[in-house]
Amino acid sequence: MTTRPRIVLSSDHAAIALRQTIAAHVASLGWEPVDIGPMTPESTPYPQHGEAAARRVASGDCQLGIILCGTGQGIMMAANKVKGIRCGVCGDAFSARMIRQHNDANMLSIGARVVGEGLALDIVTAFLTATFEGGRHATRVDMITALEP
Ligand SMILES: O=C[C@H](O)[C@H](O)[C@H](O)COP(=O)(O)O
Repeated sequence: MTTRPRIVLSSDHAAIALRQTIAAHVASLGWEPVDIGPMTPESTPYPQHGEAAARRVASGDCQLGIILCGTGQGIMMAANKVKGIRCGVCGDAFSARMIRQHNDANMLSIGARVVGEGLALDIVTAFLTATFEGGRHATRVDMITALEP
């Protein structure tokens, strides 16, 4: 039996439906989605969900993470406060590929009020099929890590 790599998903209330669609998409790409909610539509603050997802990645429980809020911005800011997290907001597939190839991003953030479903799935595919190139980019990523308190 092969073990699929695990990817955590979370969002605030603005992105529940898109998050669930993305969870099914990542499964179709061979990943095990770990959807930590929320599952109900009540208003809920994005920082707690960004932090919860980021801790799953930082601990090694999940290899990567995808988080969403209305713009993708607030939940990204929260996730990036967790040591070891490199999360970028992406509204296009090129950026999603590049944050893996050049920045070794371990989390992707998407704005559910910014991009439609088709583009969001393209962004996710680009993120999950790219790999870190290392080399000169590793030196720069190490410099990011050195900034952590
Ligand atoms: O960066 C923050 C996100 O876009 C939130 O999803 C947004 O601020 C939530 O707004 P509201 O409470 O009006 O749904």
